[in-house]
Amino acid sequence: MDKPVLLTGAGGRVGQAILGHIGDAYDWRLLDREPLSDEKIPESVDQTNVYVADITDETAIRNAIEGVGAVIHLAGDPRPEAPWDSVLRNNIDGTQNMFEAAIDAGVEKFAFASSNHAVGAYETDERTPEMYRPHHEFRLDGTELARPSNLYGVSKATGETLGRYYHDHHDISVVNVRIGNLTQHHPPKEYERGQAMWLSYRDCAHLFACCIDADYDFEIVYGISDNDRKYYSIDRAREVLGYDPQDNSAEFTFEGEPLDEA
Ligand SMILES: NC(=O)C1=CN([C@@H]2O[C@H](COP(=O)(O)OP(=O)(O)OC[C@H]3O[C@@H](n4cnc5c(N)ncnc54)[C@H](O)[C@@H]3O)[C@@H](O)[C@H]2O)C=CC1
Ligand SMILES: O=C1O[C@H](COP(=O)(O)O)[C@@H](O)[C@H](O)[C@H]1O
Repeated sequence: MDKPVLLTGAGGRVGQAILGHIGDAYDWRLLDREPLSDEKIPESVDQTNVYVADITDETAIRNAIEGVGAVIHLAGDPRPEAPWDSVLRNNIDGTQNMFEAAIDAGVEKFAFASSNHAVGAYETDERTPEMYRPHHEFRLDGTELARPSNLYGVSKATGETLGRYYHDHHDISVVNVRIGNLTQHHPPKEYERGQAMWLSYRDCAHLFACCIDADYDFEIVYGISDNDRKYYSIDRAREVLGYDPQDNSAEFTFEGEPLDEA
């Protein structure tokens, strides 16, 4: 990608995981509604490329997105328990605003931070907890219909559908990344579900780099590390994006200690 890449929600956990690993690899524009402290901004990024703006502010977004080749859209309310008024504003209206601005600016690729909670209701009482365990064969692969866990999941499924709409009608490349559970240094502790959908920081950064660099039309992929426990397939991410994850929650004890040090 020889044009700038706009990263929304740059100051949050996912944004910092990305910048911590590939902060020097692209010509970034960073956007967040909260000011970014110096330690959150890679040295290679000039202050003129940092935008403190809300994604529902059309004018501010249009300034930030002008001349951009790709968008990684993370900004939003990430809480599974978030109330409707917040996900409606931040996750649905905000995402639609980002797509409109992206189309007008001629953006080529748009990666949307979707969530495991868009499909959480597949985790039925009959399937759990067995589906969280190694060697269990149940897999979601991105071709299934959304079955949200909560209203936050509804907002993520809606964001995915907005991507489908803007791809079909405006020819922008869109990838919806259903992110699992991002934690730094070790998988979620003593949490089978979280260990099955663990996404390490370096795999997260690599996956979003693939979203910037690969050629695709419209995709839904799962964003997890190569965990032994898994009920999300990462085959599509490997095939289409070239995703090659390095981490696996099985390399840690259930309590989160690295096995080679346990
Ligand atoms: N952390 C995780 O494990 C997962 C995260 N996701 C998604 O990834 C995205 C990022 O999540 P996190 O980094 O964990 O959240 P976070 O809360 O750490 O970061 C979100 C960032 O977006 C900014 N933001 C929120 N609303 C905004 C708005 N209206 N305008 C501009 N900026 C706004 C916040 O200031 C914050 O810096 C979210 O969309 C979330 O739903 C999805 C699945 C799992
Ligand atoms: O979408 C998200 O999912 C992760 C994992 O969900 P959890 O219910 O197992 O915690 C969550 O931690 C994150 O905040 C959220 O944005």
